[in-house]
Amino acid sequence: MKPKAVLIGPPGAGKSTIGRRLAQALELELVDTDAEIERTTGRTIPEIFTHDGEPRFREIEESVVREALEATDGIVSLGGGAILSDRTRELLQGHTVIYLEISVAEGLRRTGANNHRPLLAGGDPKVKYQELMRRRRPLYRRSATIRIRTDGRSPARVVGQLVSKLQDK
Ligand SMILES: Nc1ncnc2c1ncn2[C@@H]1O[C@H](COP(=O)(O)OP(=O)(O)O)[C@@H](O)[C@H]1O
Ligand SMILES: O=C(O)C1=C[C@@H](OP(=O)(O)O)[C@@H](O)[C@H](O)C1
Ligand SMILES: [Mg+2]
Repeated sequence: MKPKAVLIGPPGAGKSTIGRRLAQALELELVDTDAEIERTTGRTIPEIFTHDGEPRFREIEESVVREALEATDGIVSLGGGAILSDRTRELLQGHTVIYLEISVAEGLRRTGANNHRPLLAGGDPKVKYQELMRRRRPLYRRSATIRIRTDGRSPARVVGQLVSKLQDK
């Protein structure tokens, strides 16, 4: 099995939201790897970060992503940092990978209202988000086969555009 598409991009880009709505529109299953990590470990992501640290979270994430890519022909939404793994980037080759692009300002607005993302917690969120993008932007770009801007576009509009891009595939 192979997913119809895999969604990547930074926190707040809409991977979970667009993933759910795109899967509905195409009548496919959604696998959100963050939800899958929480389901299989029985713990929340902040708990894993706090008690075991980021490196352990990344190990769990790597194996959950590997399994998700094998186990579904639906839509897979990754966590924002999944592409930091060399092995995950290798596994993504040959897949339809959609990079949901977002500006720093809009990414901060969309993630600002909650503290569910341990990587953005503590310190100045803007500096953290900029730093994160500096490191990751080249990795998102390299892994993507489709890119779509999401600033100022409603989820419905983003999904509409993705449905038509995927039809050409
Ligand atoms: N295109 C969009 N326009 C406006 N708000 C959005 C859009 N996509 C997502 N959001 C909102 O941004 C927040 C983060 O979205 P989420 O799907 O959790 O992002 P991600 O999984 O990429 O971190 C949510 O509150 C969601 O409703
Ligand atoms: O960017 C990151 O490193 C992370 C993003 C989160 O997912 P979202 O991108 O869906 O917020 C989640 O996987 C974890 O908190 C780490
Ligand atoms: Mg998400």
